[in-house]
Amino acid sequence: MHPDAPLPFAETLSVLQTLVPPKLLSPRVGIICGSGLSGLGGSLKEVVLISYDRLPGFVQSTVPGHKSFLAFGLIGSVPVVAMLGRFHPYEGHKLSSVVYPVRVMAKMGVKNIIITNAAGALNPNLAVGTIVVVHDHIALPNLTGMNPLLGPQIDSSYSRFLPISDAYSRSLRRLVFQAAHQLSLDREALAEGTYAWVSGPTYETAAEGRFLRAAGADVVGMSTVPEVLAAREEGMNVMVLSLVTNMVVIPEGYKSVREEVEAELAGKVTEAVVDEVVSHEEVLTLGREKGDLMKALVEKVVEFIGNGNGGAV
Ligand SMILES: O=P(O)(O)O[C@@H]1C[C@H](O)[C@@H](CO)O1
Ligand SMILES: Nc1nc2[nH]cnc2c(=O)[nH]1
Repeated sequence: MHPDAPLPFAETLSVLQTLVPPKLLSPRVGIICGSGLSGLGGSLKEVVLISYDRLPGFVQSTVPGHKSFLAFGLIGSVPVVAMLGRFHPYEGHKLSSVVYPVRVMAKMGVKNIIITNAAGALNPNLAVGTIVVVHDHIALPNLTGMNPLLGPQIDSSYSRFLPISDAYSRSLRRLVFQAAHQLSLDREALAEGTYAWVSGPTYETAAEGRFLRAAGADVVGMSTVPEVLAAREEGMNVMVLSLVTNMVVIPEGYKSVREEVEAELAGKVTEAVVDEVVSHEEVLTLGREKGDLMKALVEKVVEFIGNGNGGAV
């Protein structure tokens, strides 16, 4: 059993069986929608929306830009299940709750999961609006004892020591670039990169931004990695798409306040320094602006998976 167990899988699955038509009950692909990206739910055919409060084991999403619905439906002819709103540890949710929906998806037979998020860019070559196909991560919380796989194993069929150097499926990543080609996207629309997971809810200081960049991260966010770990533990193929919603504030150099004051005292005219900050509103606005692009990519990848392309099952 896992920490804080028992996990109510049987109850959750039994509720789903009563609410979801048989045709949609064995989804091929799981999707998690990041901040401002839940619009995907609107394009599912034959959609059935289930409020999280009807599902044992599910908590509520409390963050603006996240709904609290599990959506079942079809993309083309492929049955999918999508979380319209995810859970973050900074909301006060336990890690076991954050990843519970991923485990439920696995119990329903999902083998491929597409996880989206909104993220800040650390790499100055990334532009706001770019979608980063994540190929690796840096998770300081994992390295310092905040890992959803900590604790007794769910059962002996799970690996105790899970390797995650291959967490981000190469075949699924290939599908995204093939999808971008079919959608005639500009080359700049997509990039590849490493996602840094931080707990949030504070955004980064400039020094933290420099630190994460120096460590090799391209984007930073407050979600996703716990879900990736659970999905890998459940044996799923994982794909992660990060929408760059803002540049992390990393000024070129520190403008000394002492020098500014000394210059003023010497009668020199100084340039006013305005400290920049990030806001969640900015994140959501970008999510709305680029939501259709993210949706188009995800739909195309699902279509490819449905056709058995790319080596993903
Ligand atoms: O759920 P995601 O990772 O898309 O949300 C990001 C990270 C924080 O939850 C929030 C900060 O603006 O957006
Ligand atoms: N940590 C973090 N998460 C984000 N989510 C969206 N933008 C950001 C950001 O700049 N930093």
